[in-house]
Amino acid sequence: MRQMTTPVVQLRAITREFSGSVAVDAIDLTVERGQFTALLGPSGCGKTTTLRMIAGFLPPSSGTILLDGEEATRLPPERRNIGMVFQSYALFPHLTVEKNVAFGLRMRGVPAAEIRTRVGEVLELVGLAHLARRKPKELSGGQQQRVALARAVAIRPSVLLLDEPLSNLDARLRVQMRQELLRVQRETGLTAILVTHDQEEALELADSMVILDRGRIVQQGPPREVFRAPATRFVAEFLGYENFLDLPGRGPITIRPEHVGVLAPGQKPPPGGEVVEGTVAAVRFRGTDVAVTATVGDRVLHAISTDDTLRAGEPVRLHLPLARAVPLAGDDGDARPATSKQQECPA
Ligand SMILES: Nc1ncnc2c1ncn2[C@@H]1O[C@H](COP(=O)(O)OP(=O)(O)OP(=O)(O)O)[C@@H](O)[C@H]1O
Repeated sequence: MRQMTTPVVQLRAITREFSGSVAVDAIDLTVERGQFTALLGPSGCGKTTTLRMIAGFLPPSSGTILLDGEEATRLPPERRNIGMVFQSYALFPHLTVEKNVAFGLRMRGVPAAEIRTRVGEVLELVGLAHLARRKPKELSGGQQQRVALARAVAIRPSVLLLDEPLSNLDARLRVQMRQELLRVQRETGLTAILVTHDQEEALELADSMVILDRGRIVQQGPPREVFRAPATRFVAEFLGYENFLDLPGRGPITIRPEHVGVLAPGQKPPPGGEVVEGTVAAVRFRGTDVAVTATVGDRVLHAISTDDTLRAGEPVRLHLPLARAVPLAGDDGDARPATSKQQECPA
């Protein structure tokens, strides 16, 4: 039987206002031990503000924060057992790698011999043992971020807070470092909360993805679940869905371009779907396939096809398989679509 443990982080109706405007609006969030949670959303949706409140850098305007089951709403950062990694690395430039990593342990009064062992272990963990005597400026961006990660992990925090940690790295390194981050989190069994605006990063790393819009959680769940069934148009657009339409008897739906079929002239459509007729507006060659934009009445639909004989201005028939249509709830500012974790209070 699975053992019940206390969640590492619990936010209850956490709100933060800045001179009258609400940055974080009554968020409820539970993060279980060992879980990798990603807070995802567009710029200004309240991700960093939420993380700073968990870290204790910013007091909430109202609401409660529990860490390891204990009330921590007003606890100063140094009394929270939290490790942080920032986009800017925030290393001490005058200290060597090993001294940077040892810093938090010294502050906590860990004995010198144990510091040496633990610094050695975490540098090994992030693959930097051979660079222990270097200064940060003698390291690449990726290496500096590993030092920052080692420093945060060394204190054995209850929760590791990661604020856009990979954003400063170039695209290729960012993808490599994602795997590195995941490996370190899995090997240490640490609970992690990642703030990102990069949906791919969240999909790849998170056990639980929390999507924020204007300070509220609009959807939460395992990445596969959220990606396959975005609850609202906002979430769908954020995750790259492009086709939004009303189907007779079904209401608003979305469907991914790769699921829209482009029918060849005279081709009988597969069963179970709607066929719409329109005009090709644009065709973008992408190597193995083409991205087709078509106008259908006053709508624009997007499809992916392997037929690269399609040309702008030609008529086209598109097949929308109903099995792939994702029903959407409205984006009404006050409507809170059901999430897998959120509980509605009885009226
Ligand atoms: N110290 C502050 N004073 C006033 N307003 C603030 C402050 N910090 C954040 N805000 C506002 O609160 C809102 C949420 O900001 P926050 O930084 O949490 O968003 P974010 O989702 O992390 O955005 P980004 O991805 O751009 O970092 C924004 O409208 C921002 O302007």
